[in-house]
Amino acid sequence: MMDEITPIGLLEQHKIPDLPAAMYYIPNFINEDEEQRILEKIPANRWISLTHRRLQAIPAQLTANNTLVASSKMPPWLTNPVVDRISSSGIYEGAPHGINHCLINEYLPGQGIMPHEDGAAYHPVVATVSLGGSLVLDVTEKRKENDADASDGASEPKRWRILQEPRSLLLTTSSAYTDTLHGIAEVKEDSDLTPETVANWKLLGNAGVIEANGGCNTRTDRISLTYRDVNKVSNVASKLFGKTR
Ligand SMILES: O=C(O)CCC(=O)C(=O)O
Ligand SMILES: [Fe+2]
Repeated sequence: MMDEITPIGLLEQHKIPDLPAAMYYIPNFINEDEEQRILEKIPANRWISLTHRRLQAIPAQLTANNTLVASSKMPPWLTNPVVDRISSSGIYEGAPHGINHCLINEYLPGQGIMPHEDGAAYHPVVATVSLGGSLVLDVTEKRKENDADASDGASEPKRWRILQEPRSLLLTTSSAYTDTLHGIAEVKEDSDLTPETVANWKLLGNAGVIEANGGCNTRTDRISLTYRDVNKVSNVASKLFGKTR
């Protein structure tokens, strides 16, 4: 099992170079037994099917005005060991509640997610744990308002590719959260993966497997857990159910 990533100093060793501040990549954040245990616990009957992937929100989906009204807390299989380990990094210090929400997304080969930002509903720190297969997350600099229809040859937005390996943790914070979009291409294979094209190449747990496959990653079923702190929490439920937060 990996060492605790307690002091932020250690986290600095995992900072992905050349990105807006700041994204961190930690390979083998959980071990294979822990990965398997989480996969087995994901409820089979709570999936919401979308056209290009399926997802579930735990403990609940946000309301239309981005409020978390939850009658229950996050279940232990989602918090132990993941949330405990993330919290010990100090990355959620100063967050209003700490991690109180997890979105589970499943992508089959050829599935993905359109470029988007996670927005103001959440404290600007996302912690993504990957399970199953590897895939590339595309991160793009957001266009400034006056760039949008610039006819004076405004430069192309900057782009980065982040390879997310199974059992890894990706932390997205501050301007990487607010000033970029992220998405996953709907492909069956990520290609042209090299030290030059993959922003977190030096931080990968197993770059050798990509090299051995000629710079390609063949997609297999991948599940991501995206942990966040929802800013607005309704205390209606806490009053009803006698909870304190
Ligand atoms: O699966 C991922 O790595 C990204 C998921 C995502 O962007 C989201 O749930 O907002
Ligand atoms: Fe997202």
